[in-house]
Amino acid sequence: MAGARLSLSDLSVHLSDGDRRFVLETGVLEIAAGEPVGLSGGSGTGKTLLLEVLGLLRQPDPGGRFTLHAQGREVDLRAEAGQAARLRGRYFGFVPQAGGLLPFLTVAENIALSQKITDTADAAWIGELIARLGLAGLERLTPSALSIGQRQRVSIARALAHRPLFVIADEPTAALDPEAAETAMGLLIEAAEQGGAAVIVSSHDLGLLDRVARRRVHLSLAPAAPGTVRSVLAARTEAAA
Ligand SMILES: Nc1ncnc2c1ncn2[C@@H]1O[C@H](COP(=O)(O)OP(=O)(O)OP(=O)(O)O)[C@@H](O)[C@H]1O
Repeated sequence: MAGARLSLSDLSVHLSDGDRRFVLETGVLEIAAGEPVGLSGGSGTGKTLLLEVLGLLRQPDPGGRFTLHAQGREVDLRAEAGQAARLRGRYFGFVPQAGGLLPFLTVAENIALSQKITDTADAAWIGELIARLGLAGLERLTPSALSIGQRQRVSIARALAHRPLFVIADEPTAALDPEAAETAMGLLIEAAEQGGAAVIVSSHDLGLLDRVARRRVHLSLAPAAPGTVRSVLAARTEAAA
């Protein structure tokens, strides 16, 4: 959708469990619908945490700016935190690491689920996703009859079925072999672009991220007070790894 975007400025998330403190700082980040963005960072730098904030699954600390521009309207996500569940269902799709499919539903039913929940039935778009993601012929099977790669492609179709503006994918190819990972990641980006959605995708495979996403942002640890781990988001630099 033209002009739709998610804008963050100086958000932070503080976690603490007594002895340990962790702080995530976003700086400025803008994600426009239709744009693929890769997210990298070492283990424990807060990739999942950041994706939870971006997907409106977790409230950042007070302060900073966090806005969603959609359908010609700007929503201040700080001021309208109570709207998060509704906005999430309508504008966001999620591809979890292990697929997250419902085992008692068929492939077709799993894919149609997000349309059903958001009351946006569109059989033609589901048909197109099934064809694009190479799932034709598998529609009536349940997830247990599929390979892990096939399940992940169903999960991608399900995340896109209700035509979200933003697709959040947390290491969606971690369980796949390198060839299947390359295929699934390419299909995720391609199908999302076709549907006009932004994809924010994390992975430890930097080569793969850079092959599929035009832009990569990176979380890296920064100096902090003793006892605190501080992770800061920045545009990718050559030294990032
Ligand atoms: N209650 C807490 N108190 C302090 N630190 C915490 C708490 N809960 C989680 N953390 C830390 O928050 C950080 C963020 O974890 P997160 O899962 O987002 O990282 P990640 O980059 O996705 O890691 P991975 O690549 O290993 O999946 C971790 O370093 C974790 O140890």
